[in-house]
Amino acid sequence: MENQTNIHQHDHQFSDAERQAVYKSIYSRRDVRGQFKPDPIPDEVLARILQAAHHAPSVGFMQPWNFLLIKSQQVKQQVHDLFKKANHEAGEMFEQETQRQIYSTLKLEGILESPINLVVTCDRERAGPVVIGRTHDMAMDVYSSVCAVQNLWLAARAEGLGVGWVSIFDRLELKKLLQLPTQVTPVAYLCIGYVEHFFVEPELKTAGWLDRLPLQDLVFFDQWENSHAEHEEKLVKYLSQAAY
Ligand SMILES: Cc1cc2c(cc1C)N(C[C@H](O)[C@H](O)[C@H](O)COP(=O)(O)O)c1[nH]c(=O)[nH]c(=O)c1N2
Repeated sequence: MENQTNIHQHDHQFSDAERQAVYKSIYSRRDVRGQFKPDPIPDEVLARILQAAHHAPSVGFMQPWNFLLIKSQQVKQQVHDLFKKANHEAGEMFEQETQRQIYSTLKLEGILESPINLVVTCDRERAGPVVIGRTHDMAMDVYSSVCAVQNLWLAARAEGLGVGWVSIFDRLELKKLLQLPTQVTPVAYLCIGYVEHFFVEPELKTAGWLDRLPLQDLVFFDQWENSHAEHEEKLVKYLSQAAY
């Protein structure tokens, strides 16, 4: 009996308020590129969101992540230079003139304004060559680091901190700048800080780039593109309702 109380969670059920809080964090989380305030992030708050990241699921419990904190304005400036170069290249890649025009107006990073930049990495060799669950798909370790990013992002939202993911870099140049070893992949470059406000909608939606897709079009039953399974009408109806 003593043992059982130690291995089982006591609070199996969330209260209504706790459940609401989880969904609030999910639905109000935003990718933040601007509106960062320079206010420092207290160490205990930073530690809490890093703990949240570290408690993410990982393939074979591999925990392939590291968290590289960047506060040096000099390093941020060098990273920003890499972004500028890649962003210029990116702008040329869109075929339509209207897309290129919109792209040039988008702010896609807050590297210099946010007090903390954080690189979440994946050490592809953390647990040796054979990892439970990664035996047949080597990408699973990278997915695990992405889970850590999402945990951190949601925890940060609950702390009132904005997070913006920047991926417009030449990966090898970023690795070289940050002196990452060969087996370590940069998974996410995150800009973190307190913000003036959070937007209600994704900025790319507001800018007219893309809309949120209807969830009911994305859910299939038993086989690809089968959207109309028998007896699933009720679920499909719920899927088409607004989330919040
Ligand atoms: C893997 C990955 C990579 C990037 C992003 C996200 C993810 C998951 N996003 C943020 C992205 O644009 C944003 O999540 C969507 O537009 C939806 O908006 P919300 O996150 O809901 O606000 C992002 N945003 C940005 O301004 N510059 C970037 O380079 C990237 N890169």
